[in-house]
Amino acid sequence: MPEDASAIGLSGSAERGRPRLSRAAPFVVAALAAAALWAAPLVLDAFAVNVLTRSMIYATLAVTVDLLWGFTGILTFGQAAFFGVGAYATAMALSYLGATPEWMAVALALAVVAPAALGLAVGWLSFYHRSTALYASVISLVLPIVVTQLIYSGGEWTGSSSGLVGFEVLPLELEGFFRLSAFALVAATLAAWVFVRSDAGRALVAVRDNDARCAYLGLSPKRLQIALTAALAGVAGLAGFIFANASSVVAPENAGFLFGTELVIWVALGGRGTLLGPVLGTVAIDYLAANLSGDLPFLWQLLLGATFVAVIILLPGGLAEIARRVWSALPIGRSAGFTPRLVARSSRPAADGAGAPLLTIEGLAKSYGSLTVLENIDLEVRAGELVSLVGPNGAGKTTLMRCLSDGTEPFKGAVSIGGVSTAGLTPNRIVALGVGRKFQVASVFESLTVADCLLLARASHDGLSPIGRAETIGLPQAALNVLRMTGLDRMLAEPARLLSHGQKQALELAMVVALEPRLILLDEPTAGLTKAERTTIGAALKALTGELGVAAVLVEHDLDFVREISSRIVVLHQGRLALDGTVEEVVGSELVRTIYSGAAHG
Ligand SMILES: Nc1ncnc2c1ncn2[C@@H]1O[C@H](COP(=O)(O)OP(=O)(O)OP(=O)(O)O)[C@@H](O)[C@H]1O
Repeated sequence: MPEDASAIGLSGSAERGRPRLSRAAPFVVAALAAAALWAAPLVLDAFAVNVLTRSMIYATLAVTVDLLWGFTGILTFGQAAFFGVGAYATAMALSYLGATPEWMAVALALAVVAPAALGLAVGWLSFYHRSTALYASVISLVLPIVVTQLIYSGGEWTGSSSGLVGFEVLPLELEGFFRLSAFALVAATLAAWVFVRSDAGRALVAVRDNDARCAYLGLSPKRLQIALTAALAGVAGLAGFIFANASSVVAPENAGFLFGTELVIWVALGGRGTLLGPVLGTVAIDYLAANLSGDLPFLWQLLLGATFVAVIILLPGGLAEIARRVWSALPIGRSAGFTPRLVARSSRPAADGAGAPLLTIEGLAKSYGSLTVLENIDLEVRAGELVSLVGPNGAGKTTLMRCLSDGTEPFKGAVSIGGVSTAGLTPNRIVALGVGRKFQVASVFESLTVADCLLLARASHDGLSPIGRAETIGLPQAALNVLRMTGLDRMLAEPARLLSHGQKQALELAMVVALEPRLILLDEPTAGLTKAERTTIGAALKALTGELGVAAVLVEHDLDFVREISSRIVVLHQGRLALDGTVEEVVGSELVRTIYSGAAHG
């Protein structure tokens, strides 16, 4: 939390005074939906009650798919497998142990814990360091196939291809199961709604947008993805528990690849990333399928396929797009989103262990196959120093920055920050050592607002609430200065994708400074900026190093800029440190002149 929350109140709430959707609204809507669903069996016939019970269980699953795919960008076909594991755990426990209240509790626990444990393993396999989103999707494709094969191979334990049937279930009537399914759906949707609108919900979108930037803000996207996979596998298992009880039959198709794909289609048709879209889409399609598939068994599939193609082409946002357009046309729908205020927080001094080098590089060498990019680099940077790294294109400057900020990058030699070796440390763990990195191409979260990008930048210090939104974001004065100098403090509600190139560069710099790093690595922070913007960034960097004692390594081509702000200049040429000296020594040297005139060889 900000230590000095009252110091200044840079207001980002440009929308202050405009109507804001009441925080109680989702709870009121959920209560109304629950009441309506409670009463629904009184007017629906038995067929509708039966089918809608199943549809609502599937819709609960669709919510989990939407959280993974719509919000976090993980396209998954695997939720069916977790659902199947939950359903089978329930059916097997009830078949072989009995349905007394104690065994029912055991069945419920197994139905949640078994898929969650499997989800943990699958999440770990899918999101290990350096895995890609495609890899995770392929694993999620394979998972239902593996689970289905295990069911087939289970003999009489799993009922093989016939499944399990006739086991004792919860003592509820048709209406009771309808209400239980409705309660689970409303509760899951409400919990998901609260979560995605919370501060922690911003992290899901941040991972989807730019997981590398998350890691370089000290967050662990992999841990978040694994935790989410495990938690939502548990929810899918819970849906499986209700399904097994409500239908008193489980079959291999309940865990199958086809069902996993159907879930993805329902979410896409409903509108991924909207929660309500997938819920309504799933209920509508499953209910229609139950009504039409008997009379039109083949035509129904064709109709569904044609609708899917039409929606993808005409309504990329799914059916929820229509609701969104209607909603935003209403006065209440135009209410602005919430934007936290910026406040100053007193920073801890960055300079510690004065005199000892903060960054030490010894004998660093790096090759890509037969191409040697860096050779025998030795360098020390102390607190308060601003060391500029110059050299022609391809000299290896960005590669060196990568080696400094990612200990899992394969290279020879040693790098230590404040005396701690970075060998084997992932970027987020190097951030925890006090290192902030700004990339050559501005790396921000395009779908988030300026305020939310800054909120994420503070997450490793201040945490993120999973249920609400912080009223304020406490930033160190240096970060506030960057925002104020570039006018970003008046654009907090603006989505980052709408910012100009220079504003994105400044936002990324403010995010990195918000980490309160001891060492800041900056790769061409002024590339493509106007003269005025360059001056602003230069002043901010000088204040950071000169006043706060932050150490900085700056990669830069603009020698005038370098001359103005550096305390030392290091020249990298063909992968070697060619020169290391004061500004006067280096700028006046013959070597620099020849390198920059392109005359140096060998
Ligand atoms: N992932 C990679 N695989 C293979 N070669 C690479 C890779 N990354 C960089 N290189 C090569 O390493 C050399 C150094 O690249 P690097 O980007 O570090 O140079 P630089 O000094 O930062 O250049 P610039 O000023 O243009 O950004 C170049 O020859 C480049 O082609």
